[in-house]
Amino acid sequence: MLILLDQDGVLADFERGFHEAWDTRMGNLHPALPLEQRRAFYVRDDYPDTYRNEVEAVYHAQGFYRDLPVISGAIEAIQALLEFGHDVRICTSPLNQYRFCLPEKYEWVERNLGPDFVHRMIVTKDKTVILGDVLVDDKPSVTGTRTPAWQHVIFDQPYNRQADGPRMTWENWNAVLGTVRTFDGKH
Ligand SMILES: O=c1ccn([C@@H]2O[C@H](COP(=O)(O)O)[C@@H](O)[C@H]2O)c(=O)[nH]1
Ligand SMILES: [Mg+2]
Repeated sequence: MLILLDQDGVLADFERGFHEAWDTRMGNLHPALPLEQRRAFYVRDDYPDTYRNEVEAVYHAQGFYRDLPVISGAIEAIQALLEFGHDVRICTSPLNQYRFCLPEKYEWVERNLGPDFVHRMIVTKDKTVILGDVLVDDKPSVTGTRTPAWQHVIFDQPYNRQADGPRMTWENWNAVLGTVRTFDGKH
């Protein structure tokens, strides 16, 4: 299968990175929301409007994307997927404020998956134009200008539990991806 893996919230732990950076900068005024209490995909929508600029300043900051921790089990699962013979690509959307986000997404992949994996990066604002059998993404609804070729498998996070459909973690990936149909109709 051609497997598209989203980066933030699937491979890179955006939530943990945000939580730690927020507590360092702003914790004395408004402690970071515990992960299990997050309900909106965008962090800013779970914080009071008065903190919008401060929320955005956290992930616009230099080093934020570069230093995100790895989501546990992701690297080992990618190695296993490659060994099974799957074509694995990272399919990620940069922020409009791309200055640090864009190069640091590449740095993150190089640092955590190795320089060869950089060739596997697809950076796009519209994932629906990208071909694949499956897109593993933590966003509850991935939309764009086309009807996507891929099946969306939701990577489980507290803020996407309202969404229907197959749901994956780095513990159950093997069973969940086994249910996905490929372009030619085979499993
Ligand atoms: O709360 C937030 C704020 C920003 N993002 C960013 O949105 C895109 C989504 O990228 P994917 O690779 O498709 O997950 C990315 O730049 C995030 O860093 C977010 O996910 N959550
Ligand atoms: Mg994501």
